[in-house]
Amino acid sequence: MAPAPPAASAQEQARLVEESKRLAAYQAVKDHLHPDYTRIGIGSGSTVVYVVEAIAALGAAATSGMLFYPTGAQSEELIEVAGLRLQTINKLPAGAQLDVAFDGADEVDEALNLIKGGGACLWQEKIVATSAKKFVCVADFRKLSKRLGTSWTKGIPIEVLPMAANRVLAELRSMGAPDARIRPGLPGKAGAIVTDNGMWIIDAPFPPLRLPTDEDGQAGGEAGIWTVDALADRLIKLPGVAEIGLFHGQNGLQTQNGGAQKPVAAYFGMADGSVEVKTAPS
Ligand SMILES: O=C(CO)[C@H](O)[C@H](O)COP(=O)(O)O
Repeated sequence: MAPAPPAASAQEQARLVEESKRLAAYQAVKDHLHPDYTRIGIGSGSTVVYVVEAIAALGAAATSGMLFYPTGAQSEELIEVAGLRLQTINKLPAGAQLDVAFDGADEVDEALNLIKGGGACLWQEKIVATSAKKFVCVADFRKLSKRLGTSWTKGIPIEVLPMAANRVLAELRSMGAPDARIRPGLPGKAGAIVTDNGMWIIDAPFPPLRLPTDEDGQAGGEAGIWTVDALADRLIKLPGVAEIGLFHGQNGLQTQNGGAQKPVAAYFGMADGSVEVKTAPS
């Protein structure tokens, strides 16, 4: 039997991850940024940096007619530094939609449900994603899982009103997330992390979430095994919860605004230099 290849060094692994993010972002922009588009949503995180880089690389002639809508302070700065035209989502005319929104994810399941909020920007991210005609996710190979909560074990990020944080924590613990905790701000800030919206984040680790198509899929219960949709529906109704980091919904389920929480496509940069594209099952 041939000896197993040596494991990649930590440095090589980090390089592979960075390169895979870049590949996914450039491919997603190539496939989904039509030259006629005028309103583009820009998400948060380290993968989106490459989305902005890919857009800026098209040149001012291609992008000068486009307005870019951020999902928080980080993405606002990215847009400005790249020399792109910044606009706030609150200025979107009534009834209008973004042409496309690009954003990263912490984990993506096979039905394209997402965990987001690792960077604490989930609330504005959900507003921008659901304001778009199409939402496109960009990620590296580590993010693809059969079930949410498999590789992203830090928990589902939940944005909460600070004065209700302990009450929400108690609810989460009784729902099957005994290790739910308020995200600390350290090393940058003592105490809780504070979001762009003045809220706190609770990270709630639940056992891996099921899909309705699972044979043993069940909507919660004593074992604490939730389907994505059942858990999301319950979490968003807890008093004190502003928004949750589950981007979910039945395929094609639209908000009143016309947009969906789930992406139309997720681009994964792979370790071998390819890009795997997953589209929402119809
Ligand atoms: O949801 C997010 C921030 O709130 C990010 O999109 C998510 O954390 C992925 O980030 P990265 O591209 O750095 O892995």
